[in-house]
Amino acid sequence: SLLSASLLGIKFANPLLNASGVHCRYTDELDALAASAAGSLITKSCTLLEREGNPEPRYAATALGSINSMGLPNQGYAYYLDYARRHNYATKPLFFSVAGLSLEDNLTMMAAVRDAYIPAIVELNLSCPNVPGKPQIAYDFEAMDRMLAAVSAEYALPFGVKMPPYFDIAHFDAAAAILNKYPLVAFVTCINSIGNALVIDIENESVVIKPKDGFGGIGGDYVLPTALANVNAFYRRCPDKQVIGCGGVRSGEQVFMHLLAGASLVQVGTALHEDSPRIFARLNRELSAIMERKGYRSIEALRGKLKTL
Ligand SMILES: O=C(O)c1[nH]c(=O)[nH]c(=O)c1I
Repeated sequence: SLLSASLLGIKFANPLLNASGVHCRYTDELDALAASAAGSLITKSCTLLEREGNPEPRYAATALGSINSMGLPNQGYAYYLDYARRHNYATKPLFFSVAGLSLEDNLTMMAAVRDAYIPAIVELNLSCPNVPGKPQIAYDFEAMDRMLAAVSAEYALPFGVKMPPYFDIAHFDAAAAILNKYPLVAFVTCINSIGNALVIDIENESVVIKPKDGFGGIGGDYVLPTALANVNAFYRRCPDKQVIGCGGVRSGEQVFMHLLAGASLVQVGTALHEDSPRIFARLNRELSAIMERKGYRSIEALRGKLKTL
C-alpha cells in the first residue's frame, strides 16, 4: 500500500516506530506500541543485568524538545528476550536494542538473541551518552571497529547500529568507512540524542535534570537538521546498507524529510514521549496526505530523492 516499507527484506505496513528508550521499558508499554498504528516497535536498550538508571529528575521536556540523562534504566536482557519470544511477528516486526556495558556483555546478549531463533532485528546501541564513566563507543573509532569486528563474528546474522550525531565531514567519512568494513551491519540508525547539552530554567536559576550537573542528551525540534544531515551522510556513504532516521519527528512533514534524506524507516522519540502511541495514526495520516498531494504512490518513489541545488 501507499506507506509500505521494507528493511532487511522484511515488510512493514508503514515506516514508523518508536525510538529505543521511549515507551518501551516495560511489557505494557511495548504491548501498547504493538497495538498502535506503528509499523514496528523496538525495545529499550538493555544490559546483561537489570539497571535502576540515574537519579530523578532525569528527563525534562522543553518548548523545543527534550533533555534526558536516564542512565540506561532497563529490566535486563532476559526480560526483553522473553518479550521477543512471545511477540507475534505476523502482526509487525520487532527490533531488539542492545547496549551492553562491555564487549563481552554485548556478545553474550546477542548470542542469546541469535540462539533464540526469533525474527527480532537487533539494533546495537553504540551511542548512549548518559552512563557516567562510559564514554560512548561511536565517538571512539578504534573501539567501534573492535566492537563491530567481534559482534559480527559472534552474532553472524545481519544487525543494525544506533549512531550518535557527527558534526564534521571527516567524522562522517571515518565512521562510514568503519561501518562499510562490516557487511553484517545491514542498517544504520541515525541519530541518537545530541549528547551533553544543558537546559537552564531561569525562574529557578537551575538546571532541569539531576544527573551529571544537568548535562543530558537532547531530542526534538532542536535536533532535526542534524538528524537529517546524519541520515543523508550515511545514506550517501553506505550504499550497501539501509538507514533508519531518528530525530525531530513530530509531524508527517518531518517523516517526509527523513525519507527524502534516504531513510527506510523513521523512529519517533520526544514527540511520542510527550504524546502517546496514538501519535502513529496521526503521523501516518499526515504522511499519506503529503504523498497524495505530491502524487507519490509509494515510499520507494521518494526515498533518497532529495534534490541538491
Ligand atoms: O540515558 C539513556 O538511557 C539513554 N538516553 C539517550 O538519549 N540515548 C541512549 O541511547 C540511552 I541508553
